[in-house]
Amino acid sequence: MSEATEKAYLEAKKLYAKHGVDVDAALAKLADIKISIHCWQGDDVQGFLFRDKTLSGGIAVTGSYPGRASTPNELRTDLDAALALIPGKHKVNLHAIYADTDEEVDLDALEPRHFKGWIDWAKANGLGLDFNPTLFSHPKAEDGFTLSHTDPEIRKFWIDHCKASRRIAETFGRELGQPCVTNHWMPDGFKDTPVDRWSPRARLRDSLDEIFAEKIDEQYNIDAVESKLFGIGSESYVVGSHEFYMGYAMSRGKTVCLDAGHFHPTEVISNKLSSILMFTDQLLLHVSRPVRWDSDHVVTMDDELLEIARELVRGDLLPRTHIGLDFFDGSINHIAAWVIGVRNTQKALLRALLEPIEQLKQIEVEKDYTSRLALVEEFKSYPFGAIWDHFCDQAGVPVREDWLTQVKTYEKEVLRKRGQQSVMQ
Ligand SMILES: C[C@H](O)[C@H](O)[C@@H](O)C(=O)CO
Ligand SMILES: [Mn+2]
Repeated sequence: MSEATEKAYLEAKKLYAKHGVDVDAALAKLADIKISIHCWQGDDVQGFLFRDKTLSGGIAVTGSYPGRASTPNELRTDLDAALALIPGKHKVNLHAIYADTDEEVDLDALEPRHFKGWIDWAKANGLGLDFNPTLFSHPKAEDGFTLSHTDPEIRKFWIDHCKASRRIAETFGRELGQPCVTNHWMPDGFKDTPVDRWSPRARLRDSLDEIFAEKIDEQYNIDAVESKLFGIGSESYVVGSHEFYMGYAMSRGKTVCLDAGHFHPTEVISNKLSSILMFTDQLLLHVSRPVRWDSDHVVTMDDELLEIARELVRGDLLPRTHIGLDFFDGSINHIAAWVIGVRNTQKALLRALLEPIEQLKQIEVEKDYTSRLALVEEFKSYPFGAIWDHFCDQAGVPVREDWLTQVKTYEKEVLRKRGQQSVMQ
C-alpha cells in the first residue's frame, strides 16, 4: 500500500471510531458479501445457443462497442479480466442460452453436461454460479407469451425448459458447494389493455406449480420469481406482476426477486425489502438502474443504490438477501460496465456498514429528528473512500481508477483484436 493511502486510511479510521464505528468489523463483513455478476453484460444478452436470434422479450441492448464476447471461452476470459479488478470472491449468473456445447440442443433438452465448461471454470476460480431459464429470443416466445401461453404445447415446452434449468442449477449447487439461485423471469404480457387479465395469470400459476412440483433440495437450488411492471411490447399488462409474484412466492415458499428497474418511475425497491423479508426467508435483488423506458442501465452510486445498501445493513438483512446485478449497456466497454457496477454496489454497502447505526437508531427512538437528519447528512461526506482504497489494496486489486488502465490495455490487446461486430439490437 502506498504511504499516502495507508495514512488516509488510519486517519479515516479514527474519525469513524469517534462514533463507535468498528472499521475492521465493517471490512470483514464486506469481504463476506458475494455479488452475483450477470454474464449477459459481456455479450449484449446474445448467448451461444441461438447465435442468429435477435434479443426479444421486451428488453433491448443499444450500442455497438467493439469486442463483445462471442464464445464461452471469450466470455470467461472477459469475466476473469473483470474479476481481477473487483475485490472479494463472487458468483457468476448464467442464462440457459449460455450453454457451452457444440451440440444442437433446444432449451427443453438442456442438461447439466452442457454447462460443464462453466462448472469447471467456476471451481477453478472459487466462484459460485446462479442460473436463469431463458424464456425469450426463441421462436416459441415470438408472440410474447411463454408459460402463460394459450397453446398447451407451447406452455409444455417452456415448463420443460424451466424443469431442465432447475436440474442444471441443482448440479451447480452440488458441484460448487454453495446454493445456486435460479431466477424465473418471463416477458409474457400485452401491448394493449387486455379483456381478460385473469386467465393468463391462472395459466402462469399452474405452469409454475408444475415446474416446482419436482422436489429439489434447497441446499443446492433456490427458486426465485421476478416481476415486472412493463416491457417494450407489454406496456399495458404483464402477467407476472409484482402482486402476482408476491402472492405466488408467499403461498409457495419461493423467493421474490426485486429488480430495481421494474417498478413505477418514482417507486423504489429499497422501501420494500423490510416488508418482504418480514414474511419470507430470503430475497433476490437485481440491482439495476432505470432510465426512462429502460430498466437496465449500469449501476451508479445514486441515492437508490445507497438506500438499498442501508436497508440491507441497518435491518441486518444481508444474510437473507442474494444480491445480483442486472444491466446491459452495449455502448461502453463491456468489462468496464461490470467493474463499475460491482464496485459501486460494494462501495454503497461499505458506506452503509460504516454508519453509526446503533447511535442513529437510538436518536430516532428519542425522537431527536434534528440530530438524525444532521448526522445522516454529515456521514455522507465521511471519508469512506480511504477505507475503500485500503480494502481494494488488501484484496490485491487496483486502488481507485487504476483499474481503468488495465481495462484499456485489455481492450487494446484482446477486445479490439476480435474485430468489429454489429450488436445493435
Ligand atoms: C436477462 C434477464 O433475465 C432480464 O434482464 C430479467 O432479469 C429482467 O430484468 C427483464 O427485464
Ligand atoms: Mn432483472
